[in-house]
Amino acid sequence: MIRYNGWGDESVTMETAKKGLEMLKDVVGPGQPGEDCPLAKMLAKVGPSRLPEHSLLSREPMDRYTHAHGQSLPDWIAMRGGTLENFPDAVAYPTSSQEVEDVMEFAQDNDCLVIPYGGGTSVVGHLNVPKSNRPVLSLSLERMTRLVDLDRYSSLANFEAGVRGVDLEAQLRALGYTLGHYPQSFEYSTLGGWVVTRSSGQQSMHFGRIDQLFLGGEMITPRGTMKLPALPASAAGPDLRQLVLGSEGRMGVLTNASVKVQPLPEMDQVYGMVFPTWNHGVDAVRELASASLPLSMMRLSNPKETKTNLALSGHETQTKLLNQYLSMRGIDPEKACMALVGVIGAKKVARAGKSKAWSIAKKHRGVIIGKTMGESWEKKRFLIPYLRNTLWEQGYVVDTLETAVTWDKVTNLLQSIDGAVTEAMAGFDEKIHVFTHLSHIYPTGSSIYTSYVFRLGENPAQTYERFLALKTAASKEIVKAGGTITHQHGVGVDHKAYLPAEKGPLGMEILQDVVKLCDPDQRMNTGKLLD
Ligand SMILES: Cc1cc2nc3c(=O)[nH]c(=O)nc-3n(C[C@H](O)[C@H](O)[C@H](O)COP(=O)(O)OP(=O)(O)OC[C@H]3O[C@@H](n4cnc5c(N)ncnc54)[C@H](O)[C@@H]3O)c2cc1C
Repeated sequence: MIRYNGWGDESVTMETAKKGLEMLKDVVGPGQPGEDCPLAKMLAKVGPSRLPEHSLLSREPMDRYTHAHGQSLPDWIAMRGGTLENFPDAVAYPTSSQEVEDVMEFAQDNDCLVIPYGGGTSVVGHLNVPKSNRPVLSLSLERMTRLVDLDRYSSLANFEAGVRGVDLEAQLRALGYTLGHYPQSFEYSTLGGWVVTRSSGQQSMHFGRIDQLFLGGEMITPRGTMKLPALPASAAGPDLRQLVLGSEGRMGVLTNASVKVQPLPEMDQVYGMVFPTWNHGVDAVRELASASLPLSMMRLSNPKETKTNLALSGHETQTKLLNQYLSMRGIDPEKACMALVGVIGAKKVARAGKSKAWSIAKKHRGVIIGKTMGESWEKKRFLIPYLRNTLWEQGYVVDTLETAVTWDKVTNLLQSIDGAVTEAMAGFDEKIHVFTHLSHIYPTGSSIYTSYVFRLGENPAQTYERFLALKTAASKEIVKAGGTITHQHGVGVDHKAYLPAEKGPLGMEILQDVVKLCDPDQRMNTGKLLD
């Protein structure tokens, strides 16, 4: 059973280590637990539906509540505080492309707004229900989860778009294949959601982002169906797949997608290494990214994140031993930067690549600490989001933000984001704990992934005010530095105001015209991505 006001399955919890909590208490002060709105009270807010009955629709309050939000911080504040105001009038559960067409026809006949719904893991307000005179219909893809075809000869799999990551991977693995797309929301997010938000999996260095994995599919728009043939490459003018990628439900509903798959790798391991300073770490991962090695991922934590991760791990004795060992190797644990490096591929190639990678790391004074850290990360990689529930209950808010820039700007931007959110919080006479890692590392630059923890406000409005101040301050820094407003989470509503700075006036007009052309009645997920 999924939590009605948090992340993940109700039966799963992730405890906060004592040391981690002490650290937070020291940095931001004792948590201020708030009061959660009970489910019954929330459901009582869901008013009568404005839509007629239909065999593919549910008008039940619980369905309408669960489809009224995603997982952004404003969503959490509204769920926990009971301030969610708008709910879809019904939720449609089509089981085939034909039924999606039937639902779209119903939407047209009843002049309703349609919000396609994948796994509900959006963190930028993609699923917010607008206050509207028109009825709102959430179109859930949760019953469209089949592997339609696996073409081993062409390394291509076609799935219905509502398949969740975990089920997609299970279906492929049973046949000896993998897509290798592992966003941290993997257990709940869907293939369709990935494509239309341009998501990035943790091992994208080897498997590629979803933009590189998506080869074709079918999108049902209010103007008709767009079929995108799965082609390995094409020079036939601008690539329409690039319009569907990142369309965020504004053009139509992606009903199925063909993706590039590959046989399961012989070797897939993650190792830990530690660098004496941030600059050593950056020099190492930058060089590694350009070395054409069989690496699946690299993740470089700054000193604050390194210390935070060790404190939250709860392994106090091992951490002490590690710090002693690092000191012996001339590394000051206060300045140490932990990196995780994944090695992947056919055994012979991966081992040779590993040896080359280690020699590059050592050249930059990296100390290889073996597989334990990597194995622990692998075990917990999809559990970490559960910490958000636990910390909230202790009175702390955890949120993240992300961008990508070219190498010349990475370190400066990382620091200015940290400074901007710290200053914004100081405006409320409150402290914030900010820590960062580089998560997707390219020869030309890197994504920057910043997490922050601060105390819940006295009421939902105060917590939201804090969020908005932080988000605005960080987004302005990103725009000022010429970074992308989002490397992986998409635009939704939280990043919408910053999109024109990246696309320019003509670019925005082109996007607006495409959306208008596919959706002349402004039905599809209006208010998200762009106005
Ligand atoms: C704990 C956590 C960890 C995360 N980690 C990552 C990460 O590592 N990498 C990353 O990239 N993102 C991450 N995200 C963000 C999120 O998981 C991604 O944006 C994901 O791609 C959303 O997929 P979804 O199926 O949940 O889509 P939803 O949240 O349901 O929808 C997102 C948007 O896509 C549209 N949509 C969904 N399905 C369709 C469809 N079939 N046709 C048309 N439109 C559709 C919706 O209308 C909406 O606009 C994380 C989120 C959480 C909560």
